[in-house]
Amino acid sequence: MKDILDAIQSPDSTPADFAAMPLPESYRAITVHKDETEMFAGLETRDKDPRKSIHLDDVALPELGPGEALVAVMASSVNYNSVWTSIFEPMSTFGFLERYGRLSELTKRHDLPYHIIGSDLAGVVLRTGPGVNSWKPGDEVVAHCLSVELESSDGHNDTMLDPEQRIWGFETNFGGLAEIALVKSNQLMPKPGHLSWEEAAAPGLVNSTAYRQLVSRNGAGMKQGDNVLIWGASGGLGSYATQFALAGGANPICVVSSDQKADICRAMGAEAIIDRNAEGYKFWKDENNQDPKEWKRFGKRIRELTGGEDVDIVFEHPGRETFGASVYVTRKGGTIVTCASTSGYNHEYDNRYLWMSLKRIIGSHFANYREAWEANRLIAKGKIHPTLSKVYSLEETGQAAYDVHRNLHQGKVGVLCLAPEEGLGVRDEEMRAKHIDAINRFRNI
Ligand SMILES: C/C=C/C(=O)SCCNC(=O)CCNC(=O)[C@H](O)C(C)(C)COP(=O)(O)OP(=O)(O)OC[C@H]1O[C@@H](n2cnc3c(N)ncnc32)[C@H](O)[C@@H]1OP(=O)(O)O
Ligand SMILES: NC(=O)C1=CN([C@@H]2O[C@H](COP(=O)(O)OP(=O)(O)OC[C@H]3O[C@@H](n4cnc5c(N)ncnc54)[C@H](OP(=O)(O)O)[C@@H]3O)[C@@H](O)[C@H]2O)C=CC1
Repeated sequence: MKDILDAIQSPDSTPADFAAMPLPESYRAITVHKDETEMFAGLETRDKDPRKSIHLDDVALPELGPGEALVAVMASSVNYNSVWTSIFEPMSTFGFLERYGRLSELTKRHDLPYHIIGSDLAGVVLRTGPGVNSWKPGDEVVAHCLSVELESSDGHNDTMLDPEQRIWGFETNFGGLAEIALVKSNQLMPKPGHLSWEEAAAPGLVNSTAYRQLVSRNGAGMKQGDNVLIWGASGGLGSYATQFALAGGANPICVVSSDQKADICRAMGAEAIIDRNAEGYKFWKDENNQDPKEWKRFGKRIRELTGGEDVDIVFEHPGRETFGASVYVTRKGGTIVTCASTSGYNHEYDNRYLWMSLKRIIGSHFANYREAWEANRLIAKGKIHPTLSKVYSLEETGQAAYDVHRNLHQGKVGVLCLAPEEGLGVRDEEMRAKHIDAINRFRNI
């Protein structure tokens, strides 16, 4: 592994050097274990502690198949899907690996008693499999997390519709929180040159998701002037949704839960901010009953901030706790676009406010290759910036996932894999200097 790292850090290394370099038989990786899936049985979601289920193991290097690449991972990031994996909710991810393993001889590799997790990476291609022409050893890359087989016609208009669509490092094995990762070559994209490894690894999953959900015609298709209500506006998804709204000439109404988070949104350029904690919204009277008066109070607050307008789009992901309010406050003919249900997946809303006001609910999930590419291109052009706040070592991944689970973090949390320290991998200092304040906006808050 040291030789690989030396080669990555040497400006003289050539593609041939990487191609000739022997690969290790094993590498260090963040895993959860199949024999521990019941370890949190009976506990409340909040009390399930990722620090107990997340391990750092030596694992065997997987065989490289056609259309695939092995990548030396310099840095990765923590996504909420790794929190779900680590608390075995809503179901154990080993079921996904077993199902994938039944597909073919090659996919059997994924069905193991350990799951190497992680759905982001920035690193360097080490090897490519047969049929890979667009990428070669030595290429500096980031990877998006869409894994598709594309053998069915269903996925050929929009790859997210492939029946064998999976999220890499969540529904497949050999993810990015590791020293080496196995990806399909059509997950690879150029690493933005003005960013360090850990900065480049931070946006991937959430940036692509927010792009499809908010900007793409497959999602809400946001346009100039739209009022966009963004839940968790300084969190993983929300910090990119806020930037897309601002960059696209829309008007984000940012919901956050503290002064500090409100300040972050202001620093991004947002003006309309609601602190849900300070204003004390309680959309549920008890476990089974919502309080429409609270929806109305929330809607009035939005109108105050917009000069009397309702929102064209709600960027939804908290789910059960907020969904009734989200449907209520949406403008006539507006769109609620949802990609998650962090607080519970059985949503309740008053359907009269949907049909009588001709609103639409759109389901959105990750992004197809083109959408992920467009989202990455905006990062590479310095139009959208990473929202990296804190960086952990691979050994500390459990703590990093704990922070995200307990909502103790801001923006994105990074993890150094092979990178020995922060700040390495920058190739375009001039462009970096131009954007340095925006790149550092979330750091160490
Ligand atoms: C990029 C990052 C993203 C995120 O962070 S997202 C957040 C994290 N992700 C999640 O929380 C999602 C986790 N996944 C799940 O909870 C489950 O994954 C799903 C609920 C999405 C699906 O459940 P399942 O049981 O895996 O799938 P089924 O489709 O219900 O398949 C079970 C059997 O039911 C059959 N079936 C499906 N649809 C129908 C139908 N309409 N009529 C009759 N049968 C149906 C199937 O074929 C299959 O059958 P057979 O077991 O024999 O293969
Ligand atoms: N389908 C897909 O493709 C994707 C789905 N996801 C899912 O989206 C969800 C969010 O992910 P991500 O943004 O990365 O997570 P983060 O934890 O980084 O951000 C979520 C933010 O939502 C806010 N929030 C949390 N709970 C509530 C609540 N009960 N009511 C209102 N606001 C709440 C918090 O902000 P504050 O406290 O400031 O209000 C928090 O910062 C997760 O469930 C994840 O699995 C994520 C990416 C892709």
